[in-house]
Amino acid sequence: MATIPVAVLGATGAVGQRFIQLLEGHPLFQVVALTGSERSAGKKYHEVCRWVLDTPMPAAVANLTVLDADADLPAQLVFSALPSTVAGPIEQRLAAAGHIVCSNASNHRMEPDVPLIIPEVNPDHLALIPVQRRRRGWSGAIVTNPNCTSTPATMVLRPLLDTFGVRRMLLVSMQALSGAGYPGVPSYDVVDNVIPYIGGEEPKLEIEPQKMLGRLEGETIVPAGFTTSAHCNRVPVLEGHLVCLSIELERKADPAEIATVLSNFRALPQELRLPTAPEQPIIVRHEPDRPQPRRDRDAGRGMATVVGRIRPCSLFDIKLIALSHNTIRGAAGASILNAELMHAQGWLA
Ligand SMILES: NC(=O)C1=CN([C@@H]2O[C@H](COP(=O)(O)OP(=O)(O)OC[C@H]3O[C@@H](n4cnc5c(N)ncnc54)[C@H](OP(=O)(O)O)[C@@H]3O)[C@@H](O)[C@H]2O)C=CC1
Ligand SMILES: N[C@@H](CC(=O)OP(=O)(O)O)C(=O)O
Repeated sequence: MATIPVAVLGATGAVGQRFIQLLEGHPLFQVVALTGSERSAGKKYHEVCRWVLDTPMPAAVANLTVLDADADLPAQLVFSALPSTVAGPIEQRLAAAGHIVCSNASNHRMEPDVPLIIPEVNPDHLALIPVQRRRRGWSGAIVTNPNCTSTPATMVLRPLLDTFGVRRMLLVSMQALSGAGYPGVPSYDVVDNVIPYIGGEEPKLEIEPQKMLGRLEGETIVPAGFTTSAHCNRVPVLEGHLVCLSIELERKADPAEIATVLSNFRALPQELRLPTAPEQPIIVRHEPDRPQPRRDRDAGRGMATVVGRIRPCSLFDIKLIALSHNTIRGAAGASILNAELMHAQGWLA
């Protein structure tokens, strides 16, 4: 099968590099264009990219010339890893010009006509695409994936909400350094330390899951009705965001029942066998000290959510730990899986 040409915006950054890595040898998509800031535009990718991943920079992209953010792109499908300071108007311009923009940036996530998608959670919300096109007069579209910390919480909540109902949740995160991009948090601030603040993060965790877990009624998403309180912390780990969740359920359940429901969870990406989908979206570990970022973040090629320490909670009903790879399932892998779903459902035609 011929591959579909794609462009990566913000290709030199932490998430951009993950896109390049995950798209190497991809069965559907082939990288043909890259963009960067003024710093990089006009230069070869290998000259301007400080490659921080453990696999070599793919030869096929090393000699591509980095384009500037305003360039015409030779690909309908565009993956955006742009900073939110600049992503808004660039992504809108591309969607108006007919591109399908699968974006990591937070700018458009909460707009009512923009799908905010985890394919295992709310694939039906792609039905907002024609609504978006009609309202904005666009021939392309913007489809977003969530914040990298919303991701593990929302994955776990999908089967819990469907099986038991959810009333309230307390979330405490321990977020990896790569979440702050490259070069990110100065080593002088974070080595031997925990930083109990990530700008703008807590409100996102309190609203994004409600949108994804909400019901699409006509042209509107009715948010899921539970409430969340979030605390976010930056910890000296390279990759892998850990969240401690305390959850109040509508119907009581014991830890063994919760573990079974989470382990048995399967969804459309598994049914469709999408190339980037993990076979098992939620893996439950039973050891007392798992999941751990270093040991568990690569489960399911970085696309699985690893859950452990499921136990009773004296404030709410249950508590557990969930881990997700922030630059794979929380960013580049998430966008690619969204694009695979859109391809399978005919949106990229
Ligand atoms: N890191 C993570 O875990 C996650 C990140 N995200 C989101 O993904 C996006 C990318 O994040 P991340 O990779 O961490 O960021 P980085 O800071 O590591 O990379 C930013 C990229 O954008 C380019 N860029 C910077 N300024 C401009 C500009 N003015 N015009 C055009 N391009 C520009 C940079 O190019 P150059 O190198 O040429 O300057 C670089 O390629 C952000 O919106 C972030 O919030 C989402 C989920 C998780
Ligand atoms: N803020 C997240 C990463 C991120 O970029 O989030 P968002 O895509 O919501 O801006 C972190 O630091 O780990």
